[in-house]
Amino acid sequence: MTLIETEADIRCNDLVRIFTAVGVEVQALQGLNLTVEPGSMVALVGASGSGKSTLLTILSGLDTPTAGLAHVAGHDLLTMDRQERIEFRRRSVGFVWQQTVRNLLPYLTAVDNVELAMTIGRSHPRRDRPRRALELLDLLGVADVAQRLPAELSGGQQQRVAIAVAIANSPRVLLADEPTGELDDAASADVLEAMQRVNSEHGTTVLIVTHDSTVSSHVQRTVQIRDGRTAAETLRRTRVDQHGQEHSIAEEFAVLDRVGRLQLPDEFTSRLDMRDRVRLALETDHVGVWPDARRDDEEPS
Ligand SMILES: Nc1ncnc2c1ncn2[C@@H]1O[C@H](COP(=O)(O)OP(=O)(O)OP(=O)(O)O)[C@@H](O)[C@H]1O
Repeated sequence: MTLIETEADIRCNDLVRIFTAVGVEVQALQGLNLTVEPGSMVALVGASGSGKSTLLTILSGLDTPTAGLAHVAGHDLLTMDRQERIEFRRRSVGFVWQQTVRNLLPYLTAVDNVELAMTIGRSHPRRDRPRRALELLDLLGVADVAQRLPAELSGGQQQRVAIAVAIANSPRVLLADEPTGELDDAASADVLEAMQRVNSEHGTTVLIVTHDSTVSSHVQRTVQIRDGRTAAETLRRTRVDQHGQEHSIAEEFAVLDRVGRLQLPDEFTSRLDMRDRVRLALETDHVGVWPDARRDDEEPS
């Protein structure tokens, strides 16, 4: 197995996934570009059908893209053979799915679910596994329910045990598809805080696909996906003022792809009636974009 040394933990370039169902082609991903740096925590948002789950299924090694480049934790997802794919899924990435029942085995206790993941992944010496399983449950705030079966846990507790299972083999990347989708607000906040702890204390790179707008306040970066492409980003940082008070600052960015394409937000283009063609000018430190004033002159009256 050849590991590729790229700086990013997730890198997608011009990623395409076409599904063919009953003779009809659906382009779920249409040249998607995304780079996620090691140790970062990113939310992926977008309308229903924009391609979020398709992307996550590819990044988790369950599906193969039609074209483009996809590297995760040093693995090339397009050229990986069957054995490498199995190892990749056991050790390099962890996943948490929306449906709590998909994450845990119902007939094993919480701690046994975590230990089983380590047994399958063979990532830690056998004698260390029980202690490590309890440490992980403790990190996620569910050590007190370690001996319970999944059915005896609340939805939020189940998802936190699922995170412990997902990181049991110390993966570089944790992927979560709507992990708070079936939870109320308080349980969602607990799950997101647990993911933040995994990110900050273990340095795990975290990518969360979500509809939940409150997720954005728990991550440094929110990437918006539209029609199978990344379209815009929000970056959040904390600034300390001269009185020592912390302020959270959110800055909006548009995504500039590798060939220079830029998607302007709908609200900008509709407000200024920009369509078909815009006028561009390169200034010393920015690019100006104006509606095409000549368009109206050219239109027949
Ligand atoms: N196996 C498949 N066969 C055919 N079309 C598919 C398949 N999987 C997804 N699609 C289509 O690809 C597009 C993207 O779907 P995807 O599930 O990735 O969107 P999503 O952003 O995750 O949506 P949601 O938020 O509703 O889960 C949709 O048009 C969907 O119908």
